[in-house]
Amino acid sequence: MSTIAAFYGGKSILITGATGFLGKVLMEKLFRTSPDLKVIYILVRPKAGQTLQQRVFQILDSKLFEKVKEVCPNVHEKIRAIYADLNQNDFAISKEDMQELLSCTNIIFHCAATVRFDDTLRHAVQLNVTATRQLLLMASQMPKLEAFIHISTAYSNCNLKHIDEVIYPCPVEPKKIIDSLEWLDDAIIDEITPKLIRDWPNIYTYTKALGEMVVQQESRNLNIAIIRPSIVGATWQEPFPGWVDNINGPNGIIIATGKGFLRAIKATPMAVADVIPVDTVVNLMLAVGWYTAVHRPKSTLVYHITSGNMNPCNWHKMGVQVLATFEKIPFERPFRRPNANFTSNSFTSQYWNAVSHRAPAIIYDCYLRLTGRKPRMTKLMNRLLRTVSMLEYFINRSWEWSTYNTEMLMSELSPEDQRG
Ligand SMILES: CCCCCCCCCCCCCCCCCCCCCC(=O)SCCNC(=O)CCNC(=O)[C@H](O)C(C)(C)COP(=O)(O)OP(=O)(O)OC[C@H]1O[C@@H](n2cnc3c(N)ncnc32)[C@H](O)[C@@H]1OP(=O)(O)O
Ligand SMILES: NC(=O)C1=CN([C@@H]2O[C@H](COP(=O)(O)OP(=O)(O)OC[C@H]3O[C@@H](n4cnc5c(N)ncnc54)[C@H](OP(=O)(O)O)[C@@H]3O)[C@@H](O)[C@H]2O)C=CC1
Repeated sequence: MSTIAAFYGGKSILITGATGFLGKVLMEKLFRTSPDLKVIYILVRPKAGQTLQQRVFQILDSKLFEKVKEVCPNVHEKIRAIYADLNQNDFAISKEDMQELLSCTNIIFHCAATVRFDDTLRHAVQLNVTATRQLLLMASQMPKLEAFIHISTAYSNCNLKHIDEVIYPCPVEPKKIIDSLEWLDDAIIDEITPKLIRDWPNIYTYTKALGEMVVQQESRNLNIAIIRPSIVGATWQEPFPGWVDNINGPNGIIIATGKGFLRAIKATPMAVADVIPVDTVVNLMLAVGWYTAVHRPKSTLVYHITSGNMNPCNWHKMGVQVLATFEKIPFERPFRRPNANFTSNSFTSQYWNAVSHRAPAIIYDCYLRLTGRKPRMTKLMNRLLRTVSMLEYFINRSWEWSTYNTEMLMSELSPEDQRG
C-alpha cells in the first residue's frame, strides 16, 4: 500500500463540496485506496427535491463508485452526510453534528464554492469567502485536526501574467467587503461591483482571491495548504477514463461542438489550453493532505496544479483532437456535423455567431413551429453563446504558473505514490 493511502487509514475526514465534481472524485479515490479510513463527513444540503440520504445513495450508486463497492463494501457505513447550508453563517449544522465534527475531524478538504461566473457578489462572497472563514473558525476548535486543505483556483490572480505559488493581497480587505455587504442593498452592490473587482474578469475569480486572503488571515495555528487547479477536465485514468458530470468549463463547449451547435469560437488558437484531469488534481490533493499533516510546513504552502509548463497543449490542438474524437464516436442525431473554427477577431466572431449560430437556430425554430412543435433552438443557442462569452477571457490568454512547491512535493513521494 502506498504511504499516502496508508496515511488516510483510520482517519476522520471532512469534505465540503463532496457532491460536486471534484468532491465526488476525491471521495471515490479515498474509499478505493484507503478503505480502512474511519469516516468521511460530508456537508450536504437537500437539492432538487432530494433528501441528504437520496443524494448520497445516488452518488454511491453511480458508475464512478463501481470499483469502491468491490474494495469497500461497507462504504455506506463510512460516509456520514451532515445537513449543512454554507449560505447560512453557522452552516445550519445541528449541535450534535457540530460536536462530532469538532471532536473527531483529522483532515479537512474544503472544495465547496460557487463556480458560476455570473453569480451575484453577495452570494459569491457568502460562499467563497464567508463560508471559508466560518470553516476556519470551526477548524480552530478541532483538537485532532492535522491538516486543512483549501481548494482555490489557478485563476484567482488571473489579472497577473506570471503567478507564483504565493497568496497575493487583494486591493480591499475581505472583512471590509463582508461587512459592507451586510448593509448595502443589491442595487448598490451591482453598481459598485465592476469598480470593486477592478481587473479581475469575473466575480468568481475575485472571490476566490478573497478566499485565499481569508485563509491567510484566519489561519491561526492551523496547518493549512492551498491548492490551485487550472481548468479541471474529465478523468484521465482513475477510476476510468473520461468521467465528468457537469457542463462547466470546457465540458459544455465540447458537448456543444459534438452536437454541432457550436462551430466557431473567439479563441487564440496558440494560447495554452491549461486543462488538467480531475483525477490528477485529486492525487495532488491527497498528497498535499499527507505532506501537510506529516511534515507540518512552517507556513501555508500554495500548490499549483496546471499542465502549461509541464505538458502544454493549445486550443487549436485541443480543437483538432475534439473533432477527431467526434469523427470516431459521433453523438446520435447531431444538429449539424461538428466543425471547429477559431478566430481571435471580434468582427469575424460576430459574423460567425450571426451566420453559423443564430440564423440556423431561427430557421430550425421556424421548422419546429411549422411542424407543430415548440421552438427551443434559439433559446438554447443564446444561452450557449452567453456561456461562451464568459469563457472567452480564459481562451484568449495564456498564463505562467510557477510549480516549485508541487515539484518539491513530488520529489518527497515514493515511486509508487509518484505514479498516483
Ligand atoms: C467551436 C469551437 C469548439 C472548440 C472545440 C474544443 C475546444 C475546447 C474547448 C474550448 C473552450 C474551453 C473553455 C474553458 C475555459 C474555462 C475557464 C475556467 C477558468 C476557471 C476554472 C475554475 O476555477 S471554476 C470551474 C469553471 N466554472 C465554470 O466553468 C462556470 C462557468 N459556467 C457558468 O458560470 C454558468 O454555467 C453560466 C456560464 C453562467 C451559464 O449559466 P446559465 O444560466 O446559462 O445556465 P444554467 O446554469 O442556468 O444551466 C443551464 C442548464 O444547464 C444545466 N446546468 C448548468 N450547469 C450545469 C452543470 N455544471 N452540470 C450539469 N448541468 C448543468 C442547468 O440545470 C440548466 O438546465 P435547466 O435549464 O433545465 O435548468
Ligand atoms: N471545475 C473546475 O474547473 C475548477 C474548480 N476549482 C475549484 O474546485 C472546487 C470544486 O469545484 P467543482 O467541483 O468544479 O464545483 P461544483 O459546482 O461541481 O461543486 C460545488 C460544490 O459546492 C457545494 N455547494 C455550493 N453551494 C453550497 C451551499 N450553499 N451549501 C453547501 N454546499 C454548497 C455544492 O453542493 P450542491 O451539490 O448541493 O450544489 C457542490 O458540492 C471549487 O472550490 C472550485 O473553485 C478550481 C479550479 C478549476
